[in-house]
Amino acid sequence: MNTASGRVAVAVSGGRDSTALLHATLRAALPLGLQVWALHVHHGLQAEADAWEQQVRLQARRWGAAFLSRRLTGAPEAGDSVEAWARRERYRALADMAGEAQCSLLLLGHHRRDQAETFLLQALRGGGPAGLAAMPALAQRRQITWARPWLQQPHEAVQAYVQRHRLRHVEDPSNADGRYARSRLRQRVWPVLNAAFDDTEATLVQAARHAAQAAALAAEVAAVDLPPLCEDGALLLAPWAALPPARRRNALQAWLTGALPGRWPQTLLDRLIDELPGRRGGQWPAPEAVLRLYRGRLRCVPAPSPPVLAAPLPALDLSTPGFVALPGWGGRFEVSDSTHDGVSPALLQAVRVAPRTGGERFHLAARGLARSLKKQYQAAGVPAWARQGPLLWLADGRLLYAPGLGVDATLRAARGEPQRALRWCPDAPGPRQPGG
Ligand SMILES: Nc1ncnc2c1ncn2[C@@H]1O[C@H](COP(=O)(O)OP(=O)(O)OP(=O)(O)O)[C@@H](O)[C@H]1O
Repeated sequence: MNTASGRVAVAVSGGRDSTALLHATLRAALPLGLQVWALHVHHGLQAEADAWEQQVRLQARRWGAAFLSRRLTGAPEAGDSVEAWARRERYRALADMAGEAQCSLLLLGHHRRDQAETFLLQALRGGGPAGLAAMPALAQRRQITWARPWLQQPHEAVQAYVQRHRLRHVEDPSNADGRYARSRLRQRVWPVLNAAFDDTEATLVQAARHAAQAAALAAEVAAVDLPPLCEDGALLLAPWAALPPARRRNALQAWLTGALPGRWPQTLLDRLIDELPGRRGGQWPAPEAVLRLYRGRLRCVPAPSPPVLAAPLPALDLSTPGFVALPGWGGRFEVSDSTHDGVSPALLQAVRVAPRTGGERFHLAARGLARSLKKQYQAAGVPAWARQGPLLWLADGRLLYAPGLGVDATLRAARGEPQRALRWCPDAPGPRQPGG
């Protein structure tokens, strides 16, 4: 393990397992001249939390470990469970503290029963191989090696260690709180399982190992299958559909994970698997985005925000280079200097914004006829998602600009005259959330 800095960190809640792990780590590390850091997170959720922090601080000092602690601030957002929020923020705080203590190795006190419980909880949530793989013994994240050295140890072994060394530890009352799924499993299900089956813990952990192998294999296959199926971020449907069924599903799952900004439901994958084959066009709603199929390419584009048109927009001045945001439309216009196919700044001093209502006419070529916007979009091969955005009109009622097509050909400035280029830029979807 990586102890190049001569320092090892242990995440210590003050509970039985992590107290034992701190004790055992100190016994192994101090004779080797390694410095041990006890890192504690104060969740700020329970009345006893101050006392737990104090207990870990004093114990660490007595045993010869350096100590750091962080108090979490903030609260779960709507739709986020307290457990999920606390876990995410705890790992973030632990990573920050490990960085501060210059420890590249961080030990966690999970043991074999924790692993078996995680497997069961994932199964009860309908998890796939990645979830059922439960917790890795070693993981590299944020330049830290996260290690669970006791993942193969039965909890009785940890209990025996605590008794042998008469270690003082805290009892977290939430471990017995029936509102939490893990507590219910531990209190009500585990005793029954153990009474009915032999070696429950070891068997479930073995199943988690099979799942980890399956998840790793799926990731390796996707890494080979996906690159030839992608062009400019789009999934090419014909070669995708030619894959055998399991690889097809696996590749689509990997593409969705890379393309969508956040978590997405399995029902989306099921629906696409049913509906994509044989289709040339179509669209499917996804979280914060829309999946659009046009001419055999599947793309992920930001979900268009509905225009807020309650109050008519005043005339816009787009005559000077820069950006003009239209928040109600989910995007902005970019105005830049141009040498050809642009618009005279004089025409851009007072333009009006409006949605498509149907029946608009547009010139693709200066000498061509005005044809319906819909026909021009089709003629120019503009996919449906690139047509989203506002139209720009001149005060005299002529259509000036259409997203995806640009400026009407009869309204373009002559070469050599001062002119501006216009471009509609939809907002990007929100930042990606880490999956779990
Ligand atoms: N508040 C915390 N501060 C630091 N590390 C923590 C904290 N909570 C959990 N951990 C780390 O995550 C591991 C697993 O957490 P879990 O919630 O299962 O344990 P616990 O019941 O709080 O305590 P323990 O595992 O010490 O008995 C702990 O063994 C410990 O390494």
